[in-house]
Amino acid sequence: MSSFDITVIGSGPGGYVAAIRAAQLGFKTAIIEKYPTLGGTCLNVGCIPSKALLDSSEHFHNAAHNFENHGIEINPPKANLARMIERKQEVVDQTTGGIKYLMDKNKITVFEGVGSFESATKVKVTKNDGSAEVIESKYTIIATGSKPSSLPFINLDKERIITSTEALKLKEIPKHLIVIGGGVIGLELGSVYLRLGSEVTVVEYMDKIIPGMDGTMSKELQKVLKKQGMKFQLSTGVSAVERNGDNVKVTAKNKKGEELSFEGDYVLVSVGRKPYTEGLGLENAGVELDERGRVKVNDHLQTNVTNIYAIGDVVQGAMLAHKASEEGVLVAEQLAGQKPHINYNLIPGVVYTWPEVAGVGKTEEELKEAGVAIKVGSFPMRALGRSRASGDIDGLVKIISDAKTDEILGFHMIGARAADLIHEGVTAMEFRASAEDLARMSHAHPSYAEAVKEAALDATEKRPLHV
Ligand SMILES: NC(=O)c1ccc[n+]([C@@H]2O[C@H](COP(=O)([O-])OP(=O)(O)OC[C@H]3O[C@@H](n4cnc5c(N)ncnc54)[C@H](O)[C@@H]3O)[C@@H](O)[C@H]2O)c1
Repeated sequence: MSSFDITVIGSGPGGYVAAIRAAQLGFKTAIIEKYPTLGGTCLNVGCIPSKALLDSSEHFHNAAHNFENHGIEINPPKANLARMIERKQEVVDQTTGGIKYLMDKNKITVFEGVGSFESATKVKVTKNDGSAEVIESKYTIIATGSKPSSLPFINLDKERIITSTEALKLKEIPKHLIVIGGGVIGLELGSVYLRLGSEVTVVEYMDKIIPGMDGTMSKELQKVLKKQGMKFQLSTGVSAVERNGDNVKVTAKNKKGEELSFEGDYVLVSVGRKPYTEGLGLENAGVELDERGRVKVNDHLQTNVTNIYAIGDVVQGAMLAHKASEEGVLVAEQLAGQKPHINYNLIPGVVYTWPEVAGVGKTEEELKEAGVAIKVGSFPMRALGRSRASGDIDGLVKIISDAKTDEILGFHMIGARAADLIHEGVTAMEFRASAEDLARMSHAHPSYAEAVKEAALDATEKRPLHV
């Protein structure tokens, strides 16, 4: 029987990063993955392929709508969805191949098959052909991630009534895509098809889209997406989804109790994801789940079984790839006797619509609810020369600081390249900067980042320079 110091189950951004860090620290490390390619949901059917399609559809949208204004005249462009999907797969293949390379480079043993506990120290790997092998491991890290959740009355046929996985490989551009759930997945994949010419209707249960983010961001994003043609039905809960041949019908009820119905040719169900623990044999090791089906862990990400840890989407907290990676590093370093720390308050969240939305720290709603006295500063992207030059004038930066100390407590933005610019906020907050600190730092001109300096000036002393 082969034996290891650390075995990781699942090779997503949580699992593969945990394995690399463990190997770097000198542990004899194995990773078990049930699919033939490494990388988990994020690399295969999540973050990476969705960004590839978002980028392709954005190019198409710009060619169709914005080139002319820049003085570029072309015949009406044609979207070749098959090529977009093929290119997406090339990106995925390169990226997952890169993880295989990293496993080899770090001398991590990769097992292909389903990992399940036989006991707290023995894990069985069952291959696709049914053959099995048991390995012994001093420590095991569960990194099995999550899978799309649905609503009890929905029959996901994966052809017309689909999840994000199928939305990444459609054979045609929908005429009318109905999106259930105005969260991250619904708006990102809804944007892909909106830009390619689909009619897109988002039905959202709450009274705002991206409900977890700062309220100003959800309002602004809704305004911009509406301008792009996306339709929204907020405060509306879906009660039935039917398929009739190539057509689908979604029935829903709004807050006033009125019944509404939407007809289209595809329905994307994007109402969240749930932890994936099936077939793991947790009962054989005695690992407990919490009331929401997540693997229960303490502050050290240790389960109730002392040599078994769990990270990423399968435990509590934001279902984000980078959060999972940080947790993978933390567990490996702890096992090596180090004292790592994760600042969960500073894990940025990003929505890859155009413009992008990003946030870190607390939202204005959270701070008000907690009774914290705050100052709020903001600055519109349209006031920047850089934005006017590129034509990306939508959006704003919003900085929230403590009314007394001026420490930045929340940093939110919607605008061009927000996914990258958000890290100015992450860095500032990690070093507990004040809004004035940011306001007094030189920001290159012309750049989108100038909106950060201006929003900080607005937060700290209500004296932005360019509005
Ligand atoms: N860019 C990113 O970081 C990124 C991208 C994709 C997914 N993810 C993560 O994946 C997870 C899943 O994404 P998601 O978009 O499916 O979930 P989500 O939680 O972001 O959004 C789900 C939405 O569905 C709504 N909803 C729930 N039940 C409903 C009903 N019956 N009718 C209408 N609306 C309903 C919710 O109110 C919510 O707004 C999230 O945790 C997300 O953070 C992140």
